[in-house]
Amino acid sequence: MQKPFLQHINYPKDLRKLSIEDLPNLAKELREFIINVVATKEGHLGASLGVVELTIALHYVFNTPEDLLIWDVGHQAYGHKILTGRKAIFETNRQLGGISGFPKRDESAYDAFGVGHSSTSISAALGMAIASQLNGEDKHHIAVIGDASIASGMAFEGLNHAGVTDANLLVILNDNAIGIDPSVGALKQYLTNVKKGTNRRNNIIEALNIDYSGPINGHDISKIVSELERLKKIKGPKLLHVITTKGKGLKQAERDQVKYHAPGKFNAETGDLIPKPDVKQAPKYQDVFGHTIVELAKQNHKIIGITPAMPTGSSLKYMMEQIPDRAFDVGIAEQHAVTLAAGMATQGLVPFCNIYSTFLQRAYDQVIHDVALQKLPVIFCLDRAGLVGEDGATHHGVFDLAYLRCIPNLIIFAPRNEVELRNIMYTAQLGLEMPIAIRYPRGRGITLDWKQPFSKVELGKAIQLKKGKNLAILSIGSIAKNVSEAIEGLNVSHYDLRFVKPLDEALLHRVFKEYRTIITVEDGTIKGGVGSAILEFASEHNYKNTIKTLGIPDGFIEHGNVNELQRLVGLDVEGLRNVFTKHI
Ligand SMILES: Cc1ncc(C[n+]2csc(CCOP(=O)(O)OP(=O)(O)O)c2C)c(N)n1
Ligand SMILES: CC(=O)[C@@H](O)[C@H](O)COP(=O)(O)O
Ligand SMILES: [Mg+2]
Repeated sequence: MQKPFLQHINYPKDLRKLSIEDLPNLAKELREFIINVVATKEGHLGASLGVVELTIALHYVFNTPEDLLIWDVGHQAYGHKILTGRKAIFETNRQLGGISGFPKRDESAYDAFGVGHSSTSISAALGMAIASQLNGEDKHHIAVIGDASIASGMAFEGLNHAGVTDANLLVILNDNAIGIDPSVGALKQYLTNVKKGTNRRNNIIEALNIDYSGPINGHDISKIVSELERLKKIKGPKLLHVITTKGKGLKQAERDQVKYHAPGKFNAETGDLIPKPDVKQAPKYQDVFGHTIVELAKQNHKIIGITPAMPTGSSLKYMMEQIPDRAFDVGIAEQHAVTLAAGMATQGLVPFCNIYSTFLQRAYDQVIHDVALQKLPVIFCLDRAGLVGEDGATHHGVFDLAYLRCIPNLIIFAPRNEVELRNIMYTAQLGLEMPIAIRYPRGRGITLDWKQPFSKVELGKAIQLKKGKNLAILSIGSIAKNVSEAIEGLNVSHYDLRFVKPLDEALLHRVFKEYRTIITVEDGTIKGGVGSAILEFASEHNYKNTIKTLGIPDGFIEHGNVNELQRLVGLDVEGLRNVFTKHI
């Protein structure tokens, strides 16, 4: 094959025609390709750059897609996508109608398992390996998992099971000592010792009955190929420990690995980030959370901050920097984060447990069994609620209102703006007798002057934002902004419910008596969400008003920017206005 190689390679079968000496050159080309596209189209950069050699080696040695390759989280799978039939459409990555930023089963036969949330790869690969055995098939099953993801409970559960099987499973631990933020915990320390060569005898992987090899240099492609060839011949569960550098091949990305996890647009030549226009903008909700918790924690020494592996994304990092003994990054461990907070609450501490809405799905039982059932006043701050944009179906925080609303003893609040977020955080830490979930969106708010003096929020109180005659619109949370714009010039009333639970029943009785038609608007699933709550209220009190519920329809919403996705589901200003005017 002639250089440059990448242009001749569409599928792994083309790649397998190369000689091993050619692979480093291919790696260089693949890296450049990823950098050039991500520089303008954005996306996850550092993780994919770090596994370029590993990706090539895996497809070179194994007979994918017959051999099953599973990427944990999948944010590192750009090279895999490019080498498995998606090079020509890689420019559409994460865009509306384009390919997903994560492996997805209905996108390609090479995407053996759909991912996005971490630490699922070992269980999924083990399931496939056991299925192959039962089906009498001779296949390889490979899970590639990062050092932060393998520290999660679910990955441990998979390893624990794998160790008592003879399933043909290869786990590749891609150890770059960082997640989105630096990896944490005792396992990280253990892996560091293994790398230093000071912990060879007490190998915890071998103790689990899993064949351990490594650590090897994950950028030495011929070394990885020969090790994979060797492991291919060994039956049963095995783990290969590979050391890589996140962001490999782009200096800035290697140097500032947190920033370059998903850097936004940058100059492909220099790696420099493209500066955003210098206009005064409202703050990100995450920063309002991050600064407000510091402000509150300086006054209330019982306040604790907890994040499962998202100190930067949640902005808990500000508290970790300023009050390190009361702010905890517990790693990718949502279940632990919730029960840790519950334990602290039993002892009179005031834990703020900040978890992305989508990731709290993993700790559902802990919310019910460890927090709500025991009425422990944990303060959940659910960031990235609603449609999150380009991460797509795996990451939209659209189920929370439905999955939380049915839990007894739980207050649920959604701030309309940043000031409301601050005030509910202030109110919650004054002392509630039950847990509260505060859910707010990804991105920026609407209030430039957000840092106003705190004021107490009256629990269960909705407010009227606009008075009109023809119909009543009830919205929840930050989608109120679209509603406000959509009703400009219309003679309608607009209420912000604020609390999904408890509902402001007194206000609802007034609304149901005054208006024939009521429209609810939420950026969560229609089924089970606020609209459902209003329908239940109407049925309970025998109201016969016309009720229209707007929100996320019953289906998984793909990737695209938030404006496009809102348009798709009819939550954009124009879509809302059309519905409102039809009902006047
Ligand atoms: C359950 C869950 N929690 C949190 C995240 C957010 N998240 C995505 S990637 C990542 C870090 C993964 O680190 P690692 O496994 O070491 O992979 P690397 O990025 O270093 O390749 C985190 C915390 C997630 N995707 N899923
Ligand atoms: C892959 C993953 O789960 C994270 O990197 C996620 O994309 C972060 O989302 P935010 O960009 O909203 O912090
Ligand atoms: Mg890592």
